[in-house]
Amino acid sequence: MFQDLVAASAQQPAVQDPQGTPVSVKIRERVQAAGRSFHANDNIAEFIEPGELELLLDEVESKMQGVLDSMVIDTVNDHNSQATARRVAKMYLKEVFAGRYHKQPAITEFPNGKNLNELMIVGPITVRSACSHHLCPVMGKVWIGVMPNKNTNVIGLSKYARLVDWVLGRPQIQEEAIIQLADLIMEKTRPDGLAVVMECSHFCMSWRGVREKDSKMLNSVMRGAFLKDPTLRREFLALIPGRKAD
Ligand SMILES: Nc1nc2c(ncn2[C@@H]2O[C@H](COP(=O)(O)OP(=O)(O)OP(=O)(O)O)[C@@H](O)[C@H]2O)c(=O)[nH]1
Repeated sequence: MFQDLVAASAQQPAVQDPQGTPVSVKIRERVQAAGRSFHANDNIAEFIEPGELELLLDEVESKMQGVLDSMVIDTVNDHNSQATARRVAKMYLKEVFAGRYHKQPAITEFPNGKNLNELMIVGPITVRSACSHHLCPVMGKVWIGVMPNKNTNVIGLSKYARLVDWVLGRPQIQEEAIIQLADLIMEKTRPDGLAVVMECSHFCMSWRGVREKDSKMLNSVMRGAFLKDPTLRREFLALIPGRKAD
């Protein structure tokens, strides 16, 4: 059995460059040299050079194999676990946490040629994320309300969903996720007001831990006109299907 484990480790891909520096170290050094943070919910795509994401995938696979070994899971003889380390690495880097490693999606912006100044709401947009604490899934919905002015950029409707996916596709906590999302939409559209309401189920509270299966976290961010004008805020909240004003 020990020989099996040694053989399995020997099959692991090389995760260092010829100088022996793991690619994660090189990326981290670039982030630090730029004076930036690399928290779980930060995007670090600009510090990853072409080809390095594949090397990072190999490195995460190798570390994940170590986790499985330490959990005493037989990844040699158990046909279900043989490729698990690679699958998990791929899932983290290319799927569920792609919002950390991939650049912001391209957003086409159009000028507000018709001087639109009426409330616009989009939602529910699906939230798929994971908490930074346990990396357990966080699933939910978000609604976005925009009060444009003549300087507001109009962005395609689908782009709101793409931005949500990008920001939530990182280990997050809901309070920070909604602020990152609001800041990004403010930057892209420059509206008179922005309202965001998010409602999520946290699997760290249902699947494990306290095992509260029906409780959800609901939070909101109001900016500009939505903060100053209670009537506009009420209108937005009343228009969200299934949610009441006040
Ligand atoms: N505020 C906030 N808390 C979250 C979020 N997602 C998960 N959590 C909570 O983060 C906490 C992590 O707390 P710890 O006490 O360090 O972890 P733990 O000992 O495993 O806690 P239990 O979940 O109570 O078993 C838990 O209470 C989670 O329910 C979130 O988006 N926002």
